Amino acid sequence: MNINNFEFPREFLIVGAAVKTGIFQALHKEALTPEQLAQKLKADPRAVWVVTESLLELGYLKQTDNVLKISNQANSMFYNPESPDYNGFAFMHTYDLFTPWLGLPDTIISGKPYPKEKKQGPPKNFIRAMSHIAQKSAPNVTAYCLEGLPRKSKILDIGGGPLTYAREFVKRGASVTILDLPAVIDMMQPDLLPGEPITMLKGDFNEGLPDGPFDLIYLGNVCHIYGEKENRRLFQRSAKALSAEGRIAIIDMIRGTNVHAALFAVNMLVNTENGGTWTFEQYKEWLTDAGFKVKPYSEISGRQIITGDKQ
Ligand SMILES: C[S@@+](CC[C@H](N)C(=O)[O-])C[C@H]1O[C@@H](n2cnc3c(N)ncnc32)[C@H](O)[C@@H]1O
Repeated sequence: MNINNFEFPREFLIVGAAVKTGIFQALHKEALTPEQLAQKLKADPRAVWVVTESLLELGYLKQTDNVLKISNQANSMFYNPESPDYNGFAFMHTYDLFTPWLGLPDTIISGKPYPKEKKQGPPKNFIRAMSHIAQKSAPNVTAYCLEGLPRKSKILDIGGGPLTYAREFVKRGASVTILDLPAVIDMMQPDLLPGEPITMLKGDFNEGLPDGPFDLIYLGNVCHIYGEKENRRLFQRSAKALSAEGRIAIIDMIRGTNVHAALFAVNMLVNTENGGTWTFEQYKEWLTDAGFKVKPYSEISGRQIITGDKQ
C-alpha cells in the first residue's frame, strides 16, 4: 500500500464503524431511508447521513430514491460465505486491533502492551477470524505435518480452539485433542458435530499439557504469543508428551524471512507481554535443546512450517 494514500485508513475506519454500529446489519435486512436508519439504530441523524453518504461513494451501499440498501460488494464481504470476497470476521478482528496499535507510541516508551481492560472487541471476532483464515491452507498444511506418521495418528492441537486444523487432521484419519483457553472452548464446543473424533480440553499450556503419548503435537500460531522462556518450556513438555517416534510441528511467521514477520512482531508488542516473531535459528536452538531433530523449514500454502522429529 502507498503510505501517502490517506483515504485508505479512512475507508477502513468508516466500514468498521458501520459494522460496529449495525448500519450494514440493518440495511442487509431491509431497505431504509437515512432517517429511518438513524431511528432504528437510535443514532444521530446527521452522523448517519454523513457516514452513509461516504459508504455510498465508496460502493458499500446503493440508493434508489432516498432509500438505502447494502451493495453487492458489502454483501459479499460480510454476508456471503460462498463468495471469494467474504472475509468472515477477519476484517473486524483487524479493526478491533486498531485501538492497541494507536497505543504504540506509549508502548515504545514504556515497553508495556496496551492495557487488556481497555481493549475493544469480543474474542468471538478473533476466533472466527482464525477459523476462516486457516481454511485455505489447512488441507495442505495438515497433509505435510502428517507425512510419514501412522494413518490413525493421535494429535494434540495446542491453541486449536478455532477447529479448522483439527477437522482437516480428522479427514486424514487422525483423532485430535485440542487444548485451548476456557473461554475459547466454551465458545467453540457447541460447534462440534456428534461423533467427530475431537476432544476439547480447557487449559493453559503454560501450566502443563495433557498426558500422551501423541504422534504429533501441532502448534498453530501460538509461539508468537509468548517469549523464549515459555516456548522453550512448551517444547520440552511437548517432547515428554510425544511417543518415541513423535513429531512437533510449528506454524508461525519466521522473523528475517519476510516483511510480514517483522510487522507482526509489532502487533505482538502492543498486544502481549513478551510475544514476538522468532528466527529459524532461535526455533532450531530451542527445539534441539528439547531433544528434537529439526528439518529446514517449509512454506506450504503461504504458511511457514518448522517440524522436529524425536528420532
Ligand atoms: C492465533 S490463535 C491460532 C489458532 C489456530 N491454531 C490457528 O493457527 O489458526 C492462538 C490460539 O491459541 C490459544 N491460546 C493462547 N494462549 C494459550 C494458552 N496459554 N493456553 C492454551 N491456549 C492458548 C488462543 O485461545 C487461540 O485459540
